[in-house]
Amino acid sequence: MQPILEITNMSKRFGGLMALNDVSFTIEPRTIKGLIGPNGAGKTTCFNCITGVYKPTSGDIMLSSPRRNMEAMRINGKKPEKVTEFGIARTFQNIRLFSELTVLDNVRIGRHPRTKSNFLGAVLRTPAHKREEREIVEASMHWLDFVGLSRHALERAHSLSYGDQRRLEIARALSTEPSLILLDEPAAGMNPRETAELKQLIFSILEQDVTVLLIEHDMKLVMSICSSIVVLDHGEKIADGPPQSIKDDPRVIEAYLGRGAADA
Ligand SMILES: Nc1ncnc2c1ncn2[C@@H]1O[C@H](COP(=O)(O)OP(=O)(O)OP(=O)(O)O)[C@@H](O)[C@H]1O
Repeated sequence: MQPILEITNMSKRFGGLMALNDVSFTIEPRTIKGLIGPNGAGKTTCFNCITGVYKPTSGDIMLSSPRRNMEAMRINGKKPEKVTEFGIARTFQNIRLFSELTVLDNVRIGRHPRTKSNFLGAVLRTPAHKREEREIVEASMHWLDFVGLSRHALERAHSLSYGDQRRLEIARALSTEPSLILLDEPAAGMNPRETAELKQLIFSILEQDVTVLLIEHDMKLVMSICSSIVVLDHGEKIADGPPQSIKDDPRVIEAYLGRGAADA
């Protein structure tokens, strides 16, 4: 099967530091791929290169979006807005919400890349603009409902619990209608109940035909939901494969998991 994302020999240098060094991996459509490794391994840099925040120093990132009949297109070096338009969305390690805005408005903002009406339409409040506004609210409510937050739609984002703020970030990312969503430590700071709910939510994202790339330190979660996991250490890929082979891989145990991991 053609991968939805293919990263080939990607490197990212910051001055004298190789944050990513010749990293290659693929993500199969409609799967959950894990991206793990110790602190500073290059995971977030990898997300930043995929989403256009950073331009890789070398290498290629090819996206085969179902929206474009799986025709492969090179996305390295494209602006983040373009990458969103092409169908990649993300959440952040540190929650990035407009805390004073309502929960609904936080998602409405996320829909922006999918809107068509222009500034003039907004000023003149044309019928087309009003119709689009209505559609944006409906779609935003749909995604809030999807993550279980519709009853909080009119509350301010900062009033949500930590776990709910993370779900709101996911709703906002989904509202851009991605084919691939990148989740950066979604379980960080969550209690076991919230993590169990998150797991169900990630499975329901998959059911929407959205492929998932997941950075996560909660190994129980990663090992139980990913079909394949890529492991980075000091910017280099040290393993890539199904959870069991990752658990048993001596390099991964040495660099990251520790000796107790094989029994986890
Ligand atoms: N903008 C930057 N300028 C300079 N160095 C950077 C920059 N961004 C990341 N780095 C460095 O690149 C390396 C990889 O960082 P990165 O944040 O990608 O790691 P990570 O695997 O996501 O770690 P963590 O699990 O702690 O989030 C680190 O040494 C980091 O200090």
